[in-house]
Amino acid sequence: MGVPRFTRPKTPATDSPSPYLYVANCGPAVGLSYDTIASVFNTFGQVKGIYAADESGTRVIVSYSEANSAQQALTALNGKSCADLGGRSLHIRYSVIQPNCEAESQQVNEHIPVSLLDSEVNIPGLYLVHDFLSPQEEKELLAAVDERPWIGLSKRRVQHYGYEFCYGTRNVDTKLHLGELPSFVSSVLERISLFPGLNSSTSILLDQLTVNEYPPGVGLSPHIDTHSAFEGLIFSLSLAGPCIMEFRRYLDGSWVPDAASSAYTKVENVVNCSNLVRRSLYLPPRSILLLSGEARYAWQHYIPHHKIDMVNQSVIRRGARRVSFTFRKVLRGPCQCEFPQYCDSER
Ligand SMILES: O=C(O)CCC(=O)C(=O)O
Ligand SMILES: [Fe+2]
Repeated sequence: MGVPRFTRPKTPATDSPSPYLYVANCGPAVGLSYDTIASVFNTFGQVKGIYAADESGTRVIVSYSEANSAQQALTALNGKSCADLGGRSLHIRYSVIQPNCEAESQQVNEHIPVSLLDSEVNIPGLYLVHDFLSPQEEKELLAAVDERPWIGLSKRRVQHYGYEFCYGTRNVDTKLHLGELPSFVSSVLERISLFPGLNSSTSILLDQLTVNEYPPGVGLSPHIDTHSAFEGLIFSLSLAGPCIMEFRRYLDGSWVPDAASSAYTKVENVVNCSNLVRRSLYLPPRSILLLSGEARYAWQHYIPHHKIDMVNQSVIRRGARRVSFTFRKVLRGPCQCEFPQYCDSER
């Protein structure tokens, strides 16, 4: 049986006691392992499980056997600095199981129209440039990474340059510099600095590269690249096979879409749940995607686990593999984004 889908309730903490707690400012992305969290919450009663509340790594669900234990933990820990959790103040509410419609839509298996152009996706800050590389350059980049050692994850292989990306914390260790980005990406970096839409004074100085190799049928789960880990521009170059990338954004209480903005006018047509918007974009080989602003900070991106994608009326096969080069700049200091509700950074 899968883990039930829990959500952050809209009502204040004291309403609707339940055995489930939604705990914010807590999780692997802020250096707290599930074992550490369990050891603290276990002092109030039997903890049945700790789950990620979302993809942020900073919010967890603590599931107790009894509501009474959850109530005691909430009273003792909410809003108070906890020495056993590195002095962090947790923000705790009772959690509720999501209504079916929302849980189903999270399984991201319904078909949504696939856009071919960034302008059709209509997400501020998202740009796609086709034919960013020639087929010869693509071949050379693939040959270069294939000469280097791959790290095997459960379903795909990766390489990290500049700084290692740690999947447990979804962050980088800034003290562990692996060296400059390799010379085989120098011409790509030069071309990125001329990226349309970036004004020439923007200093990019990308210093972290993750290469992902996806076999057919393997995708990537929904996430927002950790705000506290990377700066505001994320470039992803697609090589070898194509894929579709989907984007979704949760609009909670404070994020009612602007009726005057074209960005969210089709909410009701995209999914039945009014707090989730989804978009889909076709990424052909040799294209490059830029996520910036709202696209980088507020929208989750993911690649559905498909072997075949329906792009409008055509069937597109994923190919023997897709290799992506994701270029980012490691963040030093607090995140300055305008999307605090999606931000794990201490300000
Ligand atoms: O494969 C891609 O294009 C995206 C990779 C990605 O989102 C990531 O590494 O965070
Ligand atoms: Fe990402």
